[in-house]
Amino acid sequence: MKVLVTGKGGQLAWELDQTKPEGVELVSLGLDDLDITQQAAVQSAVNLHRPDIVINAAAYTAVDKAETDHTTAYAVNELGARYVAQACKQQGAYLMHVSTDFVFSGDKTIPYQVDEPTKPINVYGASKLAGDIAVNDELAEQALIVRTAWVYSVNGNNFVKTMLRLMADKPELGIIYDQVSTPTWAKGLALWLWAMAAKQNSNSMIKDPNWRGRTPIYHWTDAGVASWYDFAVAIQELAIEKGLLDKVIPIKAIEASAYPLPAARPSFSVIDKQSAERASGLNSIHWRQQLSTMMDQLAELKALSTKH
Ligand SMILES: NC(=O)C1=CN([C@@H]2O[C@H](COP(=O)(O)OP(=O)(O)OC[C@H]3O[C@@H](n4cnc5c(N)ncnc54)[C@H](OP(=O)(O)O)[C@@H]3O)[C@@H](O)[C@H]2O)C=CC1
Ligand SMILES: Cc1cn([C@H]2C[C@H](O)[C@@H](COP(=O)(O)OP(=O)(O)O[C@H]3O[C@@H](C)C(=O)[C@@H](O)[C@H]3O)O2)c(=O)[nH]c1=O
Repeated sequence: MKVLVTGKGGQLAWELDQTKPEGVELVSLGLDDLDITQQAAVQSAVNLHRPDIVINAAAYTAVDKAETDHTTAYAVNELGARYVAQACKQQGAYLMHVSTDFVFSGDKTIPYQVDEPTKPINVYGASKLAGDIAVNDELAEQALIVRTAWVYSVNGNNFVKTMLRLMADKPELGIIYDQVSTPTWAKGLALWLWAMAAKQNSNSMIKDPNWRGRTPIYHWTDAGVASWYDFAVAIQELAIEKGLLDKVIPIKAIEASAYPLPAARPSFSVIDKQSAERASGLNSIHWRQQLSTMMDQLAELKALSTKH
């Protein structure tokens, strides 16, 4: 099976590379190799590599910047997704497209189901939703969309690394407690994508009749629920335990209104993973356990860098 991944250099693309199963020929292309906003370049890359499956892990993920850089956010997240989908259509490749919990408004208090109405409250979420619609328009059942949330990895920028930096530098932190979702280690999502790719390649993907004629949507995060505050507290506890931090600082639970940012974020965006677990045969692992394993990786990297 030959798989082409866009967005090399990003968190998910890196974990896809790290977890590549045996027998997969992987072509991973970064922004310098393939800018997905360039229609002809996307078409030529797909024609050149002739992948069985394309995983679109490229995205504009700067949530606050998107509020004032609407044009680039839509160019990458909507048009880019459409161009990738069109190239897949022409080549006969299957597309796995990655989307976000931020397509939801956050008005609920129980997990969002895959077919619930969307209502993004920021530009990033709206541009990602526009990309999901484009994928469905172009490819229908020749694609899947997986929504995830609060992604982190040892490679790339994310909340875990921001917290470790701030916890080392600041005397105390105020972290929002009234935004709730599920932190997700990009490695777990990569493994889910590989499991689904194997099913697609062996024609053993479960076809849910509810999605006939449409692109099926799955939700995948780690298990459990947390606020950013809970997440930060866990990061500090585990960092002390693993020698990534040497002092504890006070962490105050604050309301989102006390931490104004350009983009609004959903106050609740836990997503229901049941259909993704059934379809893949994988069970999600609790976010704190995943965080602990990821931080073991960070500790190993730190040990290596201090040795050299
Ligand atoms: N990070 C998160 O918390 C979440 C992410 N997601 C979704 O998961 C997917 C993967 O996200 P993640 O790995 O975290 O994101 P990253 O921001 O880590 O990676 C995205 C990559 O896409 C690249 N990119 C940006 N513009 C283009 C372009 N025009 N053409 C090609 N590549 C481009 C970026 O390059 P550069 O850095 O140079 O701009 C970056 O390397 C995305 O679809 C995202 O929307 C969903 C929920 C949560
Ligand atoms: C640094 C800091 C942040 N925060 C809050 C602000 C914000 O609501 C929250 C997380 O901030 P970030 O900017 O890291 O995360 P954010 O960019 O909002 O993360 C989102 O990214 C996109 C790509 C997604 O798709 C989402 O699922 C989600 O992961 O933490 C504090 O409360 N205190 C602090 O000191």
